[in-house]
Amino acid sequence: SSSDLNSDRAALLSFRSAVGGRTYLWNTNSTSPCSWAGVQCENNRVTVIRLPASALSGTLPVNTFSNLSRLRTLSLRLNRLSGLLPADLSQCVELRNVYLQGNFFTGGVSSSLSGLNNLVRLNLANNKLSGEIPSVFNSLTRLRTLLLERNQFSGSLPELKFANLEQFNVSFNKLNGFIPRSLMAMPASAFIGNSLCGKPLNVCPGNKTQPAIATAGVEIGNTNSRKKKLSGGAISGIVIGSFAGVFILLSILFVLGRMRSDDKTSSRDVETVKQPETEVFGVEKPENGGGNNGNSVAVAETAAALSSGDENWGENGAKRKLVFFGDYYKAFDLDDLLRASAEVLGKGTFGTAYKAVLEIGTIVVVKRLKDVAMSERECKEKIEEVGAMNHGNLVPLRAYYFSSEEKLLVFDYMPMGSLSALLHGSKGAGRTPLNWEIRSSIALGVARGIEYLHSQGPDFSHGNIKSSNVLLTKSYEARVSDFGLANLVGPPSSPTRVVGYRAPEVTDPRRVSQKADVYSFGVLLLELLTGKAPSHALLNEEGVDLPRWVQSVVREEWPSEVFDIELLRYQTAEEEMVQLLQLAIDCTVQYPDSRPSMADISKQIEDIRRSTSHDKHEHSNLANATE
Ligand SMILES: Nc1ncnc2c1ncn2[C@@H]1O[C@H](COP(=O)(O)OP(=O)(O)OP(=O)(O)O)[C@@H](O)[C@H]1O
Repeated sequence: SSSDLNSDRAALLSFRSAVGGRTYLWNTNSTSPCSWAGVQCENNRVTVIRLPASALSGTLPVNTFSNLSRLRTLSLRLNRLSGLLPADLSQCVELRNVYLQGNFFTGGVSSSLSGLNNLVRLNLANNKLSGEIPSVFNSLTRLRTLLLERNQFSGSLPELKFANLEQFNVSFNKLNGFIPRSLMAMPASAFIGNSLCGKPLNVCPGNKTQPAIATAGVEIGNTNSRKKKLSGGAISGIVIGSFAGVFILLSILFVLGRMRSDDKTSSRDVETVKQPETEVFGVEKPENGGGNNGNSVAVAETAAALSSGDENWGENGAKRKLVFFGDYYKAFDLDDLLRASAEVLGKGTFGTAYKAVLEIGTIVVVKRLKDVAMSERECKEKIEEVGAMNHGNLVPLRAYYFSSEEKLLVFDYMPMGSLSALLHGSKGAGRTPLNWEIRSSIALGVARGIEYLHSQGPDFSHGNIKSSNVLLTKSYEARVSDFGLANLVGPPSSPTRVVGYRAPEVTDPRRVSQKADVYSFGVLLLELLTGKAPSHALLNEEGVDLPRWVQSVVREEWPSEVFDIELLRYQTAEEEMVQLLQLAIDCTVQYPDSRPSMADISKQIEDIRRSTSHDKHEHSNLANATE
């Protein structure tokens, strides 16, 4: 009835006057709030309030939510809201999705949440909420997402029994004690940053599943657990054990230190170095080569093949030389390359990649192609084609070497390594998260690089777009690598590696198309936005790929759940992220013909970046004006 809608409208107006922000856009002359930005109605009742990153601040008003009795989704994430969660939220019994992460809410949660038995997704991460995690959650039987990380919850974790829980995180709170049985299947990352113990974290001292007593008499169980006194024997055992432990640790550090000082190069930029090692690229022959492992012999064999005269003569009898492209002519010669110290960067679809440090100090990457499946003439033509590609977002091919035994490609070395390593490598200490500005400029750079490849003709495509083929310069500019190689070699030895990026219509990985590149680019865009690798074990276990996972979340409700947690701090970029997410979804649609072209995509990304930087400017002006 209209009186219900009027009471919804009155509630929204009191909400607006309490928290301000972008709600100034609401045209309060309009009698129906259903057309207001971020408000949706069904059957003339307000069902959705979605004002993420809308500069809302202050405290949510009391006696407002009780009037919005049909509310199903409340998304106020990434604002500056503070104070207690309103208790009358518990009267919105139809609420299914509550996204309040990234605010400054304080106090406990139980009174606001009790009775919300229809809740499916609850995200309260990154607030200042405190108190115990209440067992009221146990009555929320439909809950599938419960994210409470980065708050100040304390006490022990209650035994939470959810039948449908898919996402759970209480990391970085002040919780202590053991992890209850019902939550043991969750990943360790869901619990870190607390004083919790037990599976999946370290075993609790004493008892694995019961509140336990930690070493040195620190109580880590719930408050009911009793302290135990340690006997004299136990104490001396601990002391002796600790000394032995310290001694062993020091010995290991000493040995590691010695090993390190023997190393001539560092492997810090490298993502998939399975056997970090240094060797002279091409000088030593197998019989007197230093290393006994497979890689060093392989490199020494290459050296032998390259430097022994006979094999260096081609079909036409001319001595084999490095063939250079463009400005790199005569920058160094084959001998320099053979004398360079080299390190295995990784084995890819087309062969092994080495980082080679030349005596003159230049660093290059040498790719040793395997399984080249075509004639010399054809192969050289293809390589020359790759060398002729000239675009700021492609890794330039500088030179190549061709003989019947060896096919080497020499590329510029990209010091920041691959996007894949930066996004997914060694999370945690010491790793700088990629900020949003860098991520969106990488998206644009990659799009421009692929657009350039596609502009060479309808048959030109990359065929293997993925984050390990996006390399970064010192200033984090994106360069696409491995282009033009797909047709050069036989079928990939490990086709599963590209599965997460492969368009559904591609059954033979060698049959590439521009629209399949667009699909792979869409997956890469999703990877930048979600921080999830397309081959992520969790996604695969459920038999769901990244595009389908994102689509299912977005279809169900607004995409708050999909963004990488490391991006939550970039509130002003929210619009840009959502628009890029939409673009990624367009790129990964099932039917190739419905996907946009790479030229369209670059243009769209440019527009999105331009409009949001304009928005940011306006927004900060407005904020200054209203403050
Ligand atoms: N020019 C380069 N600069 C720095 N690192 C590079 C360069 N080229 C390749 N790498 C790194 O070397 C490793 C092996 O690369 P390679 O291209 O051979 O295989 P891949 O990208 O892992 O797989 P695929 O061959 O299927 O694309 C990867 O970690 C890649 O990031």
